[in-house]
Amino acid sequence: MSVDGTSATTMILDSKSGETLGRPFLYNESCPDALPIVKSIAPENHTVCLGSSTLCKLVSWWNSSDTDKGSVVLMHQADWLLWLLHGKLGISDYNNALKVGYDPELESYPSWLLSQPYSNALPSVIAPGKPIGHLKEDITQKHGFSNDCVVCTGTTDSIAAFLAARATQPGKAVTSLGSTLAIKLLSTRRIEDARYGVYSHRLDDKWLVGGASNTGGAVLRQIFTDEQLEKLSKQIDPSEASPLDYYPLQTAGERFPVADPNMMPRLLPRPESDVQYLHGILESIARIEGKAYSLLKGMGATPVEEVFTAGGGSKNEKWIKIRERVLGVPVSRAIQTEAAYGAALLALKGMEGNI
Ligand SMILES: Nc1ncnc2c1ncn2[C@@H]1O[C@H](COP(=O)(O)OP(=O)(O)O)[C@@H](O)[C@H]1O
Ligand SMILES: O=C(CO)[C@H](O)[C@H](O)COP(=O)(O)O
Repeated sequence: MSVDGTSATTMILDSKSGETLGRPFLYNESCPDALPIVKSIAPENHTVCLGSSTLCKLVSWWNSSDTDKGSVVLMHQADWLLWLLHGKLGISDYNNALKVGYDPELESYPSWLLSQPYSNALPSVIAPGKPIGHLKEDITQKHGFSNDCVVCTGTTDSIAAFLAARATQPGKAVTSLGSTLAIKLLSTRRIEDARYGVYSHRLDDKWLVGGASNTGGAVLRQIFTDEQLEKLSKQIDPSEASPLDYYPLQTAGERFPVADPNMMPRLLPRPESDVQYLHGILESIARIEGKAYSLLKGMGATPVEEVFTAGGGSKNEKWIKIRERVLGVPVSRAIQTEAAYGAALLALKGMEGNI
C-alpha cells in the first residue's frame, strides 16, 4: 500500500506524542517571512528558495512558535497519512523531502541544512515505494486487510500522476490538470532555478523536471460548474486561437513558470459569450503550459516530444486539442488519469523489488 499527496503540504508534530503542533501549511501557501533566512543559508536559486517551499514553512514555524522545540518532527501530507497506517513516525521519501532541502542525488540532507538548529525536526528519507512496515493491527482488523499487507513510502501527487501515465522515455511528459497545473518532463539532465519555480525530482536514474503553477482547474471551478464546463466546451472550436489573453489565478501569487508572489490574476475583459470566455481561459492556461515547456527546454532539459494529461481537466477533449495546437507536440489523455493509480504502481514496484 502507498499514498501520494500534494508536495510541500507540511505538518509539524510532537515526535513523542504524535500530536500536531499548530495547523498544516498547504502546498501552495507561501511564507515570505522565512524566505530571506532560507536564501541566506541555501545555494543561490536552490529549490528551497521559494516562499512555498517546505523549508520556508519549517523556518517560519520555528521562528514564530513558542512551543518547546526539543522534540518536533516535520512530516508531509503523504508521510503523515502513511504514519497513520504503519505507526513509525518521521519517515519520508526523497520526492516529498525535496522541497525541505533533501538532495536525492547525494541521498542525504546537505551540510548547510544539517547545521541549522531545526535539523533534528527533519524526517528520515528513503526512496519512494520502499517497504516501511506492516499495517498497524487495529487498522488491519478494522478494515479487514490481510495481515501481510505492507505499507511503502509514497510520493507527491504530480509524480504519482506521471507514474500512472506509464511514460518511460526522456522527452515524454505529464501535465496534471487538477486544481493546479503541475508539469513533469522526463529528462536525462537535472535542472533547477527557484527564480522560475523549476526543480527536478529523482525518478530512479533520471529526472522529472518541472514545477507547479497556481493556475488550473480551481480557477475554472470559481467561475463554472463541471456541468457548465462540459456543456460550454462542446461549443468551442479548438482549431481557432482565442484572442483573449488572461493569466488565470485564484488569488495573487504564482509559483511556475514565473515565481512571483505578487502576480495578480488577470481574467478581464469578460466577453458576453461564456463559450468565448471559457475558450479564452483554457487557451490562456495552455499558453502558460507552453511557456513552461519552452522554459525547461531553454534550461537544458530533454525537449518535450509528447504530453500525456492527468487530472480532472484531462476529460476535456477540446482543451486537449487547444493544448496540442499551442504546444506543437502530440497531446493526449493518459491511460490512467488518477494519481492514486501511480501510488499503487509504486507500492507494487516496492513489493516486487523486495519479494
Ligand atoms: N470538463 C472539464 N474541463 C476542464 N476542467 C475540468 C472539467 N471537469 C472538471 N475540471 C476541473 O478538474 C479539477 C478537478 O480535478 P482533480 O484532478 O480532481 O483536482 P485535484 O485532485 O487537484 O483536486 C477541477 O478544478 C475542475 O475545474
Ligand atoms: O500543485 C500542487 C498540487 O496540486 C503541488 O505543488 C504538486 O504536488 C506539485 O509539486 P511536485 O512537483 O513536487 O509534485
